[in-house]
Amino acid sequence: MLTILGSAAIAEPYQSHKITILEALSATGLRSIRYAKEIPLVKQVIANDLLPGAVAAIKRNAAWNDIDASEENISMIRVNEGDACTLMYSHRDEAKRVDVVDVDPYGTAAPFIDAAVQAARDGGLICITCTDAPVLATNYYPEKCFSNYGGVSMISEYSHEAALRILLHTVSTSAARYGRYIEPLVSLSIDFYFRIFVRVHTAPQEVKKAITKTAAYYVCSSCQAWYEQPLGRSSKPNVGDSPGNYGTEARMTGMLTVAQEELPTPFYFTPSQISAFFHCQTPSLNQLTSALLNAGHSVSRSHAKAGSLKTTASRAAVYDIYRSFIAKLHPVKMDKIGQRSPARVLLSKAPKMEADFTSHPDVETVTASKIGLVRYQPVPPNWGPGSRPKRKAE
Ligand SMILES: C[S@@+](CC[C@H](N)C(=O)[O-])C[C@H]1O[C@@H](n2cnc3c(N)ncnc32)[C@H](O)[C@@H]1O
Repeated sequence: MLTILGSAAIAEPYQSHKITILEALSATGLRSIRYAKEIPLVKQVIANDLLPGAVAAIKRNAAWNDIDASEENISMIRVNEGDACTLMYSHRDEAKRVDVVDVDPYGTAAPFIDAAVQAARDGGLICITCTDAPVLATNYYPEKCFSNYGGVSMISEYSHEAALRILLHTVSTSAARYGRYIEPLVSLSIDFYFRIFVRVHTAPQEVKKAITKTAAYYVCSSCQAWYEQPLGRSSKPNVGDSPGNYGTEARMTGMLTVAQEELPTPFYFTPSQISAFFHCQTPSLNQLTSALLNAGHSVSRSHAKAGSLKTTASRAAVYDIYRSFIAKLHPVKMDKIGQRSPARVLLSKAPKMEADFTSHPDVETVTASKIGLVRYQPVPPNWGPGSRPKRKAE
């Protein structure tokens, strides 16, 4: 699936010349073989692994697929046995840089990012996978997250989007050290892992803007509202430019379509989760989307969570819509609510603006987005270190 995604992302800017792809951690060579077979513009794939057994497997698999693979330079797949960083650093001279660098390790990609951002040519593509979701998308390992990525994650309904932003921040700061900046193309949260596709450019002037794309977020641990503190003059987090059943075409199409339509504004919300928190009825997706659109805000889906919405409206404005919804359509008697109930907190303020729930003409575009094609493997609610199965007593 990701090979095809990679080919889609790289094909367009490389019309004029044939490309070299460096897969730094190849294992069996499966992906390198697919790159070689499925992308017509490929001149050479460099397939590397640390383990002699993996290198032997790459050669065997290439032979089974009728692809010429050897340590020689002239082969379609050049096999290399060695450390991924050593190989990538050997390609950092401008003349030796490659068009695409693919980094797909076990767990975190952090140790490979510095080498990867230097091995790609100007305008080249870097594809990075991280499978350490408990570090990137929860607050169970803040010290690990900080040392690997220079940021600390959070527990929130939108933590998977936050994880993508933290990973992009890491790549951006690594590239900046070498006068390079990144252009995020597609950033995906899929099942238990994250996969980003960024183009890297050399332009020290642009590097100065990196700070304006970075912000710290403070998240309310109960209602999930967030407060943004930009580090630079303005904050434009840059994840969504384009940001079940494993490997099906339908899932891939659905996920990419939703990611492409996604608003770049940070963080999604899930209507049912807000209702659960405030113990109130959930407005239908149409009602909520219409109310947001009628108030002049933009709305999209998020690929990172089924049933979620992204909007340019503030969280406070979303709560106002809930207040209006309760007042207009689902009145709740205050005397029936306990003094300390979250619903009372919500209803203690009058909405600043009356929401208009009449169906907006654009509502279909948002709600009928290709989300139906996306098959999610939802993360269990109690997911995390505490949820690991307990060992049976001897
Ligand atoms: C997750 S697998 C790669 C899967 C592969 N990209 C694919 O799509 O099938 C990670 C591989 O990285 C290799 N590896 C681990 N550390 C490495 C290093 N420092 N340099 C090169 N390869 C390494 C392991 O031997 C393993 O085969």
